Amino acid sequence: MAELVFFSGTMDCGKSTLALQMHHNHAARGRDGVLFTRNDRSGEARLSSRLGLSVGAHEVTDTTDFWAEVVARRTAGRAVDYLICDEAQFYSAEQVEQLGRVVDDLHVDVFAFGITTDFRTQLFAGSARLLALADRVETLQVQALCWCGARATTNARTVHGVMVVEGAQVVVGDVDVADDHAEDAVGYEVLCRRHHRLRATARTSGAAAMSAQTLGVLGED
Ligand SMILES: Nc1ncnc2c1ncn2[C@@H]1O[C@H](COP(=O)(O)OP(=O)(O)O)[C@@H](O)[C@H]1O
Ligand SMILES: Cc1cn([C@H]2C[C@H](O)[C@@H](COP(=O)(O)O)O2)c(=O)[nH]c1=O
Repeated sequence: MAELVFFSGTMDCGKSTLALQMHHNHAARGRDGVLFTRNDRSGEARLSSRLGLSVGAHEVTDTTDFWAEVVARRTAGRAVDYLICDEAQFYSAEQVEQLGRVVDDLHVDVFAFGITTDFRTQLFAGSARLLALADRVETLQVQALCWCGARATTNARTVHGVMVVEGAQVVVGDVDVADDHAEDAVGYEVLCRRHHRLRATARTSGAAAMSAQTLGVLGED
């Protein structure tokens, strides 16, 4: 039975790494897969992991139709056993419905990866539809941690280092912003629910200056 699986978590919890690992393992067993992504940090039509791997992928746009994408490849003679769909929070609700139909009627496994909520802790449209339609929702095993050491469940946005709760839903960015004095210095930080509510980032709490050992999140070395 083909499945629609949503692997979800905060930013920086290993989703793209897992996407690439799953692609590798399935392809190594002779299965035919197609990679899709949208707005990856490393540029258009790339699927990249912070662990260093980056591969070419098909860029999803507003006009992408997943049903048509699979049918076209099958018509051209490809098997298309599975789809890897990264940054799926940015897909439209309609595109997620197409993914469900691809699973049900074309028997293609769909492995979707994405963050659930935005910087205001509101659901993204693609993630909302995936939560509703997925056969399984998997939380990644490697936990992202808040500066306090608790499990991070939210994604905060910072502008020039200060947490904000207003702005466009989509602003591509990363958790490590090198120069927060730059004109467009938008960054992200994963936080536990409490510290998101209190708008307490590592910087405003002073935790940025603390060592990892002080926080008790690392071993002796
Ligand atoms: N230098 C490093 N050494 C070990 N692990 C790292 C390193 N840099 C990043 N990682 C791991 O990679 C994870 C981020 O992976 P990535 O697939 O890019 O995340 P996501 O797609 O969820 O944003 C981090 O949570 C961490 O576990
Ligand atoms: C919270 C939040 C994030 N984004 C963007 C920032 C990144 O480009 C991606 C998430 O990528 P990752 O591989 O999971 O780190 O989403 C956004 O546009 N809006 C937001 O509210």
